[in-house]
Amino acid sequence: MNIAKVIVDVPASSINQTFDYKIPERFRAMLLPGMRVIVPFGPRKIMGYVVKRVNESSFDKLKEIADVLDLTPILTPELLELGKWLAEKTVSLYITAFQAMLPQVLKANYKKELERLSRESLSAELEALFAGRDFIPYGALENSQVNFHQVQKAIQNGDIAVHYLVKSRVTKKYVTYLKPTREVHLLEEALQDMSGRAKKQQELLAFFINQSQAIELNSVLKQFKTTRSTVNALVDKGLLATFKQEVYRNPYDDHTFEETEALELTVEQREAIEPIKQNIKENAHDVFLLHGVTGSGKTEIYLQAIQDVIDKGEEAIVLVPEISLTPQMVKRFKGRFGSNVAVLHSGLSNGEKYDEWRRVHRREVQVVVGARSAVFAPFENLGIIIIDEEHENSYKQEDQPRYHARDVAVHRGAYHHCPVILGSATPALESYARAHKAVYKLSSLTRRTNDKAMPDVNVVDMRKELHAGNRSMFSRSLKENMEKRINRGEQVVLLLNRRGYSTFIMCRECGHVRECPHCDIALTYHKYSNQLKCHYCSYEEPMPLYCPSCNSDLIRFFGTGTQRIEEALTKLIPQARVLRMDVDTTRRKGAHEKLLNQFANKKADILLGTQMIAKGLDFENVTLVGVLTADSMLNLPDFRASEKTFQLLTQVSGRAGRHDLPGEVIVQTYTPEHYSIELASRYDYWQFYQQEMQMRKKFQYPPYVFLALITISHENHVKAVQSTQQIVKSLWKHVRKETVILGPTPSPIARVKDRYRYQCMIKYKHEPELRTLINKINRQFADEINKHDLQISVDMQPYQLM
Ligand SMILES: Nc1ncnc2c1ncn2[C@@H]1O[C@H](COP(=O)(O)OP(=O)(O)OP(=O)(O)O)[C@@H](O)[C@H]1O
Ligand SMILES: [Zn+2]
Ligand SMILES: [Zn+2]
Repeated sequence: MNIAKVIVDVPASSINQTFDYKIPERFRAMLLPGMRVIVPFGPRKIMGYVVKRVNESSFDKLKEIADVLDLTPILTPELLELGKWLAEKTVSLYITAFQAMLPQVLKANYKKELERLSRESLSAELEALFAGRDFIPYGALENSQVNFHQVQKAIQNGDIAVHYLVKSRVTKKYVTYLKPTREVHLLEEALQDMSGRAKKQQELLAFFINQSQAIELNSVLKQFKTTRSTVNALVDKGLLATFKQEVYRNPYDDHTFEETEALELTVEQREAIEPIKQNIKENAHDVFLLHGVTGSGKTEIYLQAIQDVIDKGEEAIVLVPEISLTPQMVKRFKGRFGSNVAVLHSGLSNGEKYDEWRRVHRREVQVVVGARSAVFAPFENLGIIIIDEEHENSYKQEDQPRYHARDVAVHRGAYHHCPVILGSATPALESYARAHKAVYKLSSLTRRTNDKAMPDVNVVDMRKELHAGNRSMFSRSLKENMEKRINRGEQVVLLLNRRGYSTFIMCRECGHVRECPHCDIALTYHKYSNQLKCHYCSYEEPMPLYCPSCNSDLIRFFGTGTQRIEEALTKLIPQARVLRMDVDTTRRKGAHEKLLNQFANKKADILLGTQMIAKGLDFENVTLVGVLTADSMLNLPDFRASEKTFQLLTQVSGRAGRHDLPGEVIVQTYTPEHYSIELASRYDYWQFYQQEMQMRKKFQYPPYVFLALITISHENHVKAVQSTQQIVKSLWKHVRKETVILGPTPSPIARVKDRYRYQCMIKYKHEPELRTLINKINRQFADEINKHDLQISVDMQPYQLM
């Protein structure tokens, strides 16, 4: 077994296979599948993952593994299999699938450098570049005046060489400790011998005479108000020693979590949890859809099911949407399970994420709570996987590998013979349809645990407001209601239902809209910097004073961003204290939490925000929720627009009146008759489900069919169209009669970063060979992709259609 099969870190479809390497003597005893290695590949060295050890290879001259980066495998045998499955299922590369399962810092870091080999003098430019050094970073060359031809020649002559270095980015955090190194009587002797002037040294030494344990250096320095030089003096005398010890970065260090205990379950909760407990007891795998209205106690069910799993000595994964990974949410799990919980989400630094991941890897915790990628937590005895708010789009990764966490969870649940729970007040249509067909087991929670009624929803027709002469974005009833609540000392949540958070610029004279020069999308206006920005490529320009098209000075911003609403709001109700929460105000680490704390401490009357305020918040003083434009999502070119609107309205309504004070919801819309608005206002999920299913059937969308979206992009417009046409043609040749292929059509955003984008959509019921076919097409275009920068991206079961 002295040959390793390795998946190498080269993201190209022509290299999407294992390569054989000889295992040198020194690694033979320790090398296991799932470890990272460094291997020679062409002229350089790169990282790779060992997936298997074998005896024989069909190639003779094998190269040797150069180094091994891990002492224990970082991918378990299950995850190695899962990665393979994931890559095939999503039509991605094996290497990208593996990397998606691991924390960022375990990916390799590549560096290029130049080495001077010859002692003889080089050209003047090269001498200046090396400036007496033997090694210089490659970047120095790129930033210099030296031309590459000269460098090439020097390389050919053997005067200099280029090296490719692989570095593991892993950074462990170490803390320095201080401890005595002599027996007490020797320390005492030394103390007596010390000169009277070394006051601080004496104090320190006296301290360690009384206590022989190691102490963190920083705390010693603080306690004795002294500096490192005092310590060094004692270290030099051989009395004390310093040493380093690895510590975990704990992002929740400064939080204390109040301990909670299991609550007595309501009748509904008991009925819902029973079959789950049964599953856990019997090591059985079912997928449960827990459909419960907001505030019905789904989380308590998760907690009690997890307790069973812990008692059995097994492990639990809980996925929550990134946005609701608030301290409020973390508290519920840490409160119940204490330090037995690791938390993984994108708000952590890379180092923190790595440390939390290692606590899982080393089995130091049994529970992980995290966003999408936590579904890959390297547990080996999984007892349950829970996905809260399972309808959330953020569970779909919009990047290679384009996987849905729900699919991964179900796959892992089957492997581990354990239950998977999907919880939501508004399940995804796909999930509910599966429950309806008894593929999933349905449990319903129809009432809030405190039996509080769901808040009344009043739909306001904004067209009537306009007719009555009210041109503002606040209806009269919303304004009056806000004032009433604020005067009573209650709080208001205002939702701006919009994807973008800023505004676009339009000339009132000629209608010119300022667009990004590299993308077919309007630039958005950022007030604080007075800049126009592109959300797709980060292009930026200053806000023009005159219209670039007609020179008029009537160029203004349009649309209703949160910033503008905030301004209008402060004019409308001057006494109101407004907190704005959007991408802009929450960018900085911890900002999200700070804003929520301010609101919880009643430092503001109104919390105004985008989608991110709709989820999971629970403030007892909130009695009014206002939705400014309920229909703004309905016009997007997305077959899920109605579903998303229904989900959002239901979620945000659930924020009001969760405690003693009764709540109310005001929904402003221009299309009050739309079924998703009307049915959300009555909390009628079942009606909505039926009606929406009819639409999906009529227009042939999921869950009636599967979708695959292929997007082709190139800098040359004609090339993009032609390639798409070719792809569509070869697809037609091989798919079944019932399968539909739409396209080529320009993507809804037809140009991004100067690349033209075309797409085709495949709608199919049964196409077992589709993935193979797409892979074949990919290979046919390999040359165009490698040499002519054609990009083909495949999204199986897309959620983002733009
Ligand atoms: N059996 C119970 N007895 C008393 N209180 C309960 C019980 N179960 C849950 N609760 C409380 O009811 C409130 C709502 O429960 P929880 O947050 O779990 O609901 P949820 O369905 O997860 O809500 P949402 O979907 O809005 O997040 C919480 O304050 C919780 O502590
Ligand atoms: Zn752009
Ligand atoms: Zn103009």
